[in-house]
Amino acid sequence: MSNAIVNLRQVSKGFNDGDKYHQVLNEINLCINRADTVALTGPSGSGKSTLLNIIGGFEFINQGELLLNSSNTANWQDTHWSQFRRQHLGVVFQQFNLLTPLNVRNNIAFSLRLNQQRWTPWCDYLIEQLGIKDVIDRNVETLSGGQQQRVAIARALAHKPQLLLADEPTGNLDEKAGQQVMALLTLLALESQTSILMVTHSNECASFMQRRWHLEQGKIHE
Ligand SMILES: Nc1ncnc2c1ncn2[C@@H]1O[C@H](COP(=O)(O)OP(=O)(O)OP(=O)(O)O)[C@@H](O)[C@H]1O
Repeated sequence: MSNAIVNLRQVSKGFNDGDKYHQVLNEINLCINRADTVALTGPSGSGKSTLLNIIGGFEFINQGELLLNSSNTANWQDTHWSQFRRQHLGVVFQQFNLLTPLNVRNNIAFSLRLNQQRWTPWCDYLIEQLGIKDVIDRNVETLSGGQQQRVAIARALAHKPQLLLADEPTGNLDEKAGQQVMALLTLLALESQTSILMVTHSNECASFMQRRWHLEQGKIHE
């Protein structure tokens, strides 16, 4: 059986821009295996977020095949996508999308409950490692940007997903804090054998990943 979690075969994607069609991804082939960590770089507008959105099922491809855990997603209904996201996917996007009326613990617990999972010692370990234990009972709205980012990472990894999609996960942190969070993120992902696909503009952040893909003019170069 294939070890691939994500497999794109000849995938193309574009958008209608007025009366013109704007091709963003052009017959892309790629594969992410278990515990692979990949930095995705490329100029602004090259399609990095679009690629993440496709893999998370937030955007659909125009052409080609997207396989997740060797299953072709072409015929997946919404429920199948929701199930995949809840069980196997963690996301950290630039906007943390935390639930603002809730405290740190409940943000993580709510996300676990969606997947019928409970709080485990792994969650306590994440909180401890990410340095947010002292703020666990505070409303996330009252936290700094850096603390909120750490909560978003804890929430994304709490159910030990197969795959973490991260879009500039340290974009709101200064360089030192960003590197510290990257070191933690990669360590925690390794411990849970989670694969990472991370969009970044920073060479320092990219250097934490095992592989680097550069997206430009619709094509990926490794
Ligand atoms: N829903 C959409 N409708 C129309 N055009 C879109 C849509 N989403 C993305 N695009 C276009 O597709 C192109 C790629 O956008 P995308 O956000 O994926 O780039 P990016 O590489 O992530 O950029 P950045 O580094 O600036 O975040 C851009 O030209 C963008 O305007």
